[in-house]
Amino acid sequence: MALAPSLKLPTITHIRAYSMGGAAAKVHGQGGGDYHDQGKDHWIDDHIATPMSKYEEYKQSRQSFGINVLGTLVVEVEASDGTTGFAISTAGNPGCFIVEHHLSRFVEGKRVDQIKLIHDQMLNSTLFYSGGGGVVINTISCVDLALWDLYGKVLNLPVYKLLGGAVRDTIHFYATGARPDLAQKMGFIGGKMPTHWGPADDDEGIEKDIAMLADMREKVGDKFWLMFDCWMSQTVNYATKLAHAAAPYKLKWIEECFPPNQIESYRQLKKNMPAGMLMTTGEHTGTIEGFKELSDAGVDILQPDVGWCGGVTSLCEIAAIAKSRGQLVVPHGSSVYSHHAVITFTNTPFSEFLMTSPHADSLRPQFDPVLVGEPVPEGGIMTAEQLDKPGFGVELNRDCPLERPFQH
Ligand SMILES: C[C@H](O)[C@H](O)[C@@H](O)[C@@H](O)C(=O)O
Ligand SMILES: [Mg+2]
Repeated sequence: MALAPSLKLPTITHIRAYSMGGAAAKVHGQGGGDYHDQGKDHWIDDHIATPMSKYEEYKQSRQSFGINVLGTLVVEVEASDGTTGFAISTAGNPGCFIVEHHLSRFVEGKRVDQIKLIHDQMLNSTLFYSGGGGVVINTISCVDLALWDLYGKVLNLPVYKLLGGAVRDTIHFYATGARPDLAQKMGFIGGKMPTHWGPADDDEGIEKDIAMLADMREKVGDKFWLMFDCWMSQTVNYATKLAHAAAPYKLKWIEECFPPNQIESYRQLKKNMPAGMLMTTGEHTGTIEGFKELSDAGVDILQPDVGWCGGVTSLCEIAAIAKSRGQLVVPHGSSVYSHHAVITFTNTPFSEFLMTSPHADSLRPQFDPVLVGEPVPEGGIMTAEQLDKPGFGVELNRDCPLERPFQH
């Protein structure tokens, strides 16, 4: 049966890629999709433990080794009826090149509903240089998110309704930042702190991060969740000792102790760590195969970033992997792009809000200033109603210093 004329969907006529910030920009500290690109004296760049911490010169600041080198990628797609959709991620100029000179051929000319076909063609056509992760998958994710935004705007529906609708009326959030005590006052259910020391600091490093945990536990009382985020900085032995030292302070979970492909390290830590403490990771894993391996290793909470794992299309597949094993999927903080997905997942009982205010003391939208209308949790909660706008419910702030470095 042919589609009713009113249901004849438009085709995609144009895809355009813009960048903001990153090493190619003249101005830094732009924030936006590359939310590590912040100004001076920001908690997110204050002596946080990383795999580079073994080098004294790179210990104080992640920007010193280039955490903000990529910058923000903005992908905009335009349909034959004039509707536009867009999304952002962390890929900057390299992402612009990939969109304009490679991925555009799979997008232009397709109907706005052919999202999964485009997704499969983007993944398979870049395999020879993506390695299944990193900036290429970030770029594919951004195109996928822009396509879902366009589809919602053409149908005048929020993305969460395209995905099958909400399974709950609200999303409850924990906050990531330097001040769990302030997050508690704002109504969040927990606070995740970055660790500041690692194996190069040996037991003294463990003592210092445990002192930070003990101080916070004293401030927030017994019930409020406290978590460590270790940003790939540890060894199995160090993580084991840290987890056991943290148990008396009721650490709820220990996050991303190792690089994404060290599956055996996760498997071993799961065996070594205190019973009842959760092991989580995933924000730097870029394929569903990678998430299956982490799930096999016993990761309790998979934490894909929807802008870095293949977009909404992949995030839904990752949620199913977790669900098949009774595991949770709690995406890495990615604002509206994960809110619309998680409110449709039965194995996502809470989500992450990443504090991008410099002292983690106020509710700044995560991707500020690049999204107009980006919602923040009120009292640690977001309602489905706050998401009830077409697409992802946000618009691009065209006052931002966006560049279009390549054109196909
Ligand atoms: C706070 C962490 O070091 C990262 O900056 C953060 O982006 C990520 O790991 C997270 O889980 O929010
Ligand atoms: Mg993390």
